[in-house]
Amino acid sequence: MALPSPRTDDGHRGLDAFRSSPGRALAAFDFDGTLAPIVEDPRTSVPYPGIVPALTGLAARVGTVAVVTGRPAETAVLLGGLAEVPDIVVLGHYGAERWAGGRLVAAAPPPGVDLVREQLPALVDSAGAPEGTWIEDKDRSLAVHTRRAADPDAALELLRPHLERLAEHAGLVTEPGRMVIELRPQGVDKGAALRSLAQETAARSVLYAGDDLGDLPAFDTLVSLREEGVPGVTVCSASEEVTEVASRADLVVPGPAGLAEFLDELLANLRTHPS
Ligand SMILES: O=P(O)(O)OC[C@H]1O[C@H](O[C@H]2O[C@H](CO)[C@@H](O)[C@H](O)[C@H]2O)[C@H](O)[C@@H](O)[C@@H]1O
Repeated sequence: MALPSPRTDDGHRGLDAFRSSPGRALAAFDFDGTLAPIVEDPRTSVPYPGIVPALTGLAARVGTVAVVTGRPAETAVLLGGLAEVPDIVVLGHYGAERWAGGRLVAAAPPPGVDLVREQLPALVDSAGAPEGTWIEDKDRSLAVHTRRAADPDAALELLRPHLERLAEHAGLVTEPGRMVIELRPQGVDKGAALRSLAQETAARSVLYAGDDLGDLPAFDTLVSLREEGVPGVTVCSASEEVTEVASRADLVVPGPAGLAEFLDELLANLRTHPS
């Protein structure tokens, strides 16, 4: 496979800048659906074969390699085996947590999370959630999953207004995703997380890969950075479940397997001696 070509001029420029000067670049990746294939039970997610070696290869050549995820940072590190990747930065909970070098930095969750923890199970029952509906408690947020229900989309639609009301009551926001609605603290998103990491690392180019609606703020940030003179490329790990992300990306690869191939090609095409 040759290195795929972005379908936009801006994406082309972004990928060229990344390849030409990898030592000053930032490569950031979503976890579920991008590095790790979607599975029914989130506790069993693992990166697609070849992804962690590819991240390790990138870490040796690229300024900063990061994961920006809705998961708790330590969960992504454990499930992903990410501690193996030298100097990787993992921003968890949409940027509310930061894991680097084995150390986690996180602010205390707002009190609304406890209220949701207390009220959510009864709310889900009384709303008539079908069998298979499952609550994931992520400590500083809670997510209601319907992937294991007979009709996951119908279950989400049934629950959505109830979850929105509870989130508002608790001073939280809802974050829709692939067969999941999360109730989480406001004030952070992957866009703000990506921007502050790009600033902190003085990135001269940025690559961001994601698959879900929660990744779109990071795509928006990358577009803003381009307008501010920092070239970049957005990559979609495509699925049939979410089509909006592909329509907004410079480059589309077929899921985590496609991303693994892309990263191998990218590594083979990085300029060795930046000019
Ligand atoms: O930001 P991400 O790294 O993409 O995390 C987003 C959510 O991912 C997880 O849920 C998704 O993946 C599960 C495992 O493949 C799948 O079963 C579920 O249907 C997907 O929505 C995770 O469980 C959530 O907490 C994250 O917010």
